[in-house]
Amino acid sequence: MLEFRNVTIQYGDEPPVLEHFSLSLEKGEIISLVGESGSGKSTVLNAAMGLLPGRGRITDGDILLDGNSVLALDEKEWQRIRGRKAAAVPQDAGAALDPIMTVGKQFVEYLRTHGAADKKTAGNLAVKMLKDVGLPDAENVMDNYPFQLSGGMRQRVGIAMAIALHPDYLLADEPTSALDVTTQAQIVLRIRELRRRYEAGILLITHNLALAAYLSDHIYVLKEGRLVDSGTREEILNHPRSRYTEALIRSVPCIGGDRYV
Ligand SMILES: Nc1ncnc2c1ncn2[C@@H]1O[C@H](COP(=O)(O)OP(=O)(O)OP(=O)(O)O)[C@@H](O)[C@H]1O
Repeated sequence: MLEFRNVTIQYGDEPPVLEHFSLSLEKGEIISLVGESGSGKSTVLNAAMGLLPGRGRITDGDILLDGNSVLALDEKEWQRIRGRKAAAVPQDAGAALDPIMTVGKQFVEYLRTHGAADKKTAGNLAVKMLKDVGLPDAENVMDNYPFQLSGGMRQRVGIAMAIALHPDYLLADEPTSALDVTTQAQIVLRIRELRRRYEAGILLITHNLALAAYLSDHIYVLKEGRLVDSGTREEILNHPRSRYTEALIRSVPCIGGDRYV
């Protein structure tokens, strides 16, 4: 289980951006963290991966991965966790790619750093994963530099890398928001398959309540660094505890009279 226990996070001496935040993610479960821009969603993801930027620090509480606190891990220990045990799809996964290295080279390097055996096996796995996220002509994509791909294609490369090693926990920050609807659907299916086939626990970060409701077992609603609601999908949709959640539900578009949650 990935667990946040009463976590407070500050950047430098600024007031906390996340306060007394608790969340748990079991393997085989999909949960969503929903909230507006600046509410602290990415901070949660970065903290869980040991990657708080700048002067970000955890000032209270604990984060546990399968029962062990991650707060005192050193960089070497994080290296062993990232990729296999927990992997992240950053908000702009495409931009995280190295611009001066071909997709194939960096994908293979990533797989080898995180334990995929030889170059050939890593290369084959990379091509398979690129196909799996719906990239046409995956062999050709391997030879491309990131700038030769569209934004949506780069995003899919980032997603393919994050899920390649079947992490126990996948943390995905707005993984589909930059993509067209067809690709979004493909990625959503892939995320569900990761849960089904590999029993992965998935934390989806999104401002899209309709997507959260469609995919998740549990939904957490964050506003200005505080949890204002959490519960099963049905509880959140049918019995929201906060006005903010009610407003989010109302803002989901209706098509033909049916609300898409
Ligand atoms: N590196 C940083 N240094 C200082 N403050 C930061 C840093 N990163 C984020 N913050 C602040 O922390 C707060 C939460 O930001 P965060 O990016 O976690 O929100 P978010 O919900 O993910 O927003 P978005 O949906 O726009 O990505 C914001 O007030 C932001 O200004």
